[in-house]
Amino acid sequence: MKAVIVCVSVSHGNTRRIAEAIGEVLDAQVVDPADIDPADLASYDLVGFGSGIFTMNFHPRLREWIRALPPQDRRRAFVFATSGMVEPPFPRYTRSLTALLEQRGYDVVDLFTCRGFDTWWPLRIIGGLSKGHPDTRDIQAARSFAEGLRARLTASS
Ligand SMILES: Cc1cc2nc3c(=O)[nH]c(=O)nc-3n(C[C@H](O)[C@H](O)[C@H](O)COP(=O)(O)O)c2cc1C
Repeated sequence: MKAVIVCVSVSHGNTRRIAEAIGEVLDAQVVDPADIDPADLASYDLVGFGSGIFTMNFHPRLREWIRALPPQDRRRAFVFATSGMVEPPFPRYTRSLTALLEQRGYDVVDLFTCRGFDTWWPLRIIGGLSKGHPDTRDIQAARSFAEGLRARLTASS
């Protein structure tokens, strides 16, 4: 299974650390959208899309890049994110990215989220939120997520 991970990680590199952990298990390269030709995605069986969460949504650069992707025919994808707070049950920001990917013809097979150190300006006053995240448990959870994903997709292909 050939996989690639597209990741925008601008704040503290939190999401990049998660992407690298998943990438290690899936044997997938982690790339910024600026560093991959969208046409190349057609050569992968699985594509991961992730970023930090900014004002309750994925990074605008990732969303804009996805909006401009060439339409796919049910190419398998997964979504991942880090955020200062645990994702609220409603509205779920992962749902909005999933919907966007589905519009581009992707079949989103799984999601991974965890906390990431957050220094959005009001939180700086108190030293930030979710300090130390992603921590070793988050990294291990990301690895387990990737192992599960790999096992399921290998069994179904
Ligand atoms: C301007 C700004 C807005 C943010 N908005 C949210 C938010 O709405 N919800 C949340 O849980 N975290 C929010 N965060 C925290 C980031 O999602 C968190 O730090 C994330 O791990 C950053 O990922 P990165 O280091 O890969 O860019 C915000 C951070 C910044 C700087």
